[in-house]
Parts: sequence; structure tokens; C-alpha cells
Amino acid sequence: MAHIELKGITKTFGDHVALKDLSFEIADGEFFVLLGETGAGKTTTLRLIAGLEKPTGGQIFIDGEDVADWGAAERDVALVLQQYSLYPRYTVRENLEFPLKSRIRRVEPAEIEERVARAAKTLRIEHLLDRKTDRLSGGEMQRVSIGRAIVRKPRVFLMDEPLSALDAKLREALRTELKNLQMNLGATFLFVTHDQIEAMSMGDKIGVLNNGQLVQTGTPQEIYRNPVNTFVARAVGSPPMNLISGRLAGSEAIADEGYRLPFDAALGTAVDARPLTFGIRPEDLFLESGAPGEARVHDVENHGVEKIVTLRTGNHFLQATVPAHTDLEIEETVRFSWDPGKVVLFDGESGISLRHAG
Ligand SMILES: Nc1ncnc2c1ncn2[C@@H]1O[C@H](COP(=O)(O)OP(=O)(O)OP(=O)(O)O)[C@@H](O)[C@H]1O
Repeated sequence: MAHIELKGITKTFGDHVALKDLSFEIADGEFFVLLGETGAGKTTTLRLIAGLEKPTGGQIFIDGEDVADWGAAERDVALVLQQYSLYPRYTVRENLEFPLKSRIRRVEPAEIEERVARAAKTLRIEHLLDRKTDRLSGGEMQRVSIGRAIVRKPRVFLMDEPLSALDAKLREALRTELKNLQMNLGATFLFVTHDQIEAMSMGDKIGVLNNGQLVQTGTPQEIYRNPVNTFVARAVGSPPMNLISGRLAGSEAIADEGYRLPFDAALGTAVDARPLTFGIRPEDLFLESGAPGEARVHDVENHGVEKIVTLRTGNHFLQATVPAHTDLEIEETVRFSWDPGKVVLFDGESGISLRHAG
């Protein structure tokens, strides 16, 4: 399989900068997810690695070799797209065989048969092999597209939002399957998505891309617990991290809305009166009679095992996850607090985490 490295990659289209000084590494056999909103530069990154586009600046290495002069075929990467690029009048089997029948590859017929059979088994599409691909469901078509990548035994799998056209249930099932597949193949995967749940549930590592720049790279846990700035804090987690503007006074955090919550002084040295943003995950905010904060219940969403409560304090909204059996009335007054050990401190102006700012 393969190790990938991007070093200082820049890509401009006319005077539009799509990628700015992008550097990251994907270890051999790693499932790396690039997470970003629409237009962040995800597809451009994949196309550069695949050799379909040339960088304006910077270098790409595959297994330590600079691939600047390598064409797309030499790079030996497989690209799986959101839209299935299958031949509609061919059968599933013919679609799977096709990438192996090119003259450059020269794969023996017996080997083709074996690889197709193995891919079909892995993806559980054996029963569909003789069906025309225009008679398949969306999920089946996407399995065949992935199968076309697998049979080639590429060095790297590049996946461009391959699940986003599928309905929620199927997406969830294929998420698990794809992750299992990657582990079984021991393959290097670069998977791009705008869906943070996909990123969190599938990635060994996540790179958060914003406006063509990589904002943070880390394990899902690192990014969730210790976001570098308020942008990343809001980009991962559902509901997202609560951000509360305020300042510190000794062992208390004073929110701009006026309420005071306990603060663990060991967490931050910034005890001066400068503006801060306190980040707290919804599961670390709790309702309790007698707690120091006061809010109104603005909304309650029932999610089966838990409820997501939106609280209103002045003009500000906070979200907390509470057990499903918690009874709450809209507009009811409740008391709340947080787990002081879980608060992340951000600079109130730049939004940069004080831990990361050093
Ligand atoms: N061939 C091109 N010519 C001009 N601009 C381009 C071209 N390809 C991409 N761009 C621009 O570069 C930026 C990054 O595009 P890219 O497709 O990589 O984003 P993305 O993160 O994949 O978005 P999406 O999730 O919508 O696919 C966008 O502003 C896009 O308009």
C-alpha cells in the first residue's frame, strides 16, 4: 500500500486560491478523512493526488517519491466519486472486469475472474453479477463503484463523498462496511466529506479544511476534545460545542449574559480580565436544581435515548443533552452548570484555543 505526503501545496484557478500551503501526511494503511464545507478544496486535493490536476506550488510524495512528473495511471490510485461512473448497459461483472482488461494492465483471464469474485464477495454483490447496472439501487451501484476500485488493487483509495447521495440508513450501513473493508484490505484511504458524523465515525485521523487551508489534523478524539479554534469547535460534534463569551475572575467564569459558573483555575492561566470564549460540549452542560446558571427552556428535541435541550439566556442559546426521562416544559425556568474540567478556553477575539496558542 502507500504513504502519502503533501508539502506546501497551493492551487490557484485564475486569481482564485483553492488551496493554500496545504501540508499533511497519510500513514500507510491509515483511514484519513478530509472534512470541509462546500468549496473548501476537498475535491481539488483529491484531483491533485490522483494526478488529474497539477499543483501551482508545493510537492506531493507517494511512498517518498515526488510524483510531479507521474501521470494519473502511474500513480496507481483509485478515485471513487459521489456519482457512480458505471457503464449502464453492461452487467455488474463486466463493469468490474473493465478496469482489468486495459492493454496496459495485461491481467490474465483467470486472475481477472478471481479478483472479480473476491471483490463481489467482499461487497456482497455476488447475486448481482449478471444484472445490468441500470437495474440497481443507489446503494448497489455505489458498491459496484467501490468494487471497480478494489479489483485494481490500487496503492491508495481516494473517495470523494461516496456516500452522500444515499439515504440515511444506507449511508450508515455503508459507513461501517467501508471502514471494515479498509481494515481488511489494510489499504490507505483518503476520504473526503462535508459530514462531520462520517468523519468522526470513520477516520483514524481527520484533517479539517477551511477555505483551502488545513486548520487542524488529529484523531477524532483530539479534534473533538481539543479543537484549535472556535471554527473547528463548531465543525465537529452534533449538536456543536457551546461557545460562551465572557471573562474569568479567579475561580469563576462570568458570562456576558451575567451568570457565573465555576472554573477550574488549573485549566487556564489567563486569569486577567481579557475577553474569552468558553467552549463546552452539550454533554458537559447539565441541568440541576440550585445550579448557578439560570435559563429558559427554548426547545426540546427527543432523540430516543436522550433529549437535546436548547436553553435561552438573554439573547444567547446553549444546548445540553439530557437523559430521555427528563421532563421539561417549553419556557420553564431551569438552573444549569457545567463540568469545569471540560471547558476549553478560546481567545475572545481571535477564537484560537489558549492551549494551542501555547
Ligand atoms: N477547474 C476549476 N476552475 C475554477 N475554479 C475551480 C475549479 N475547480 C475548483 N474550483 C474552485 O476551487 C474551490 C475549491 O473547490 P473544490 O471542488 O475542491 O471544493 P470542495 O471542498 O470539494 O467542495 P464540494 O464539497 O462542493 O465538492 C472552489 O471555490 C471552486 O469553485
